[in-house]
Amino acid sequence: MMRNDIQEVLFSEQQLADKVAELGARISADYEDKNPLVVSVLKGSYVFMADLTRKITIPCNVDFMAVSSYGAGTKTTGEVQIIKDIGSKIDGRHLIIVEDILDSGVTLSFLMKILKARGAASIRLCTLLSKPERRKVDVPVDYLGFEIPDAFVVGYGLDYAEKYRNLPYIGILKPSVYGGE
Ligand SMILES: O=P(O)(O)OC[C@H]1O[C@H](OP(=O)(O)OP(=O)(O)O)[C@H](O)[C@@H]1O
Ligand code: HPA
Ligand SMILES: [Mg+2]
Repeated sequence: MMRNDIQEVLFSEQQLADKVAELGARISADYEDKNPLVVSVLKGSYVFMADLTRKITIPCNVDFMAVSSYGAGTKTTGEVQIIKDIGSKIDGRHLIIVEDILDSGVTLSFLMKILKARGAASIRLCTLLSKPERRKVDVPVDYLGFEIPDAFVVGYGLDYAEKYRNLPYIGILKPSVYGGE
């Protein structure tokens, strides 16, 4: 059973739903009349994106990018691969980048750099989780769900080796699962 691989539940379904509603309300108030382009960074943010956009009550567009840098490990490889780019023209648009987690910052600093170069009117970042102790590159966050300790977490879209994304809560993975202490 997948639950046996979880050391501790950090955020329950209800806690996640409450936080997502709060973030959606803030974004809706900040972007009235701006028709933002909400960009999900796949795969990790797919669950958060689906819930968050349904709590945004103003007109917006959605698009998707897929990037990967963790492979099957628990530490960044430092190399961000673009698997799929967004299809929309972003020139003059107000972008909101939606991420599941900001860990070392390598993925988001890379993404912000390439998206800024394409002439967006503004870019803000919304991340459900942030692990400040792990940061290698500083990335400013505009909408943050929760700060978490330095532990590898899974569920609500987050994976270890492509597993656990479908858990409805967020939990700390037992280190024994990935050969840790
Ligand atoms: O701040 P960082 O250290 O760069 O880590 C954060 C990134 O790592 C994970 O993606 P991953 O490469 O595992 O791809 P995935 O979303 O498909 O799981 C996560 O979804 C973030 O995009
Ligand atoms: O703690 C994490 N869990 C899953 N994916 C991740 N990508 C960066 N950090 C994490
Ligand atoms: Mg991953």
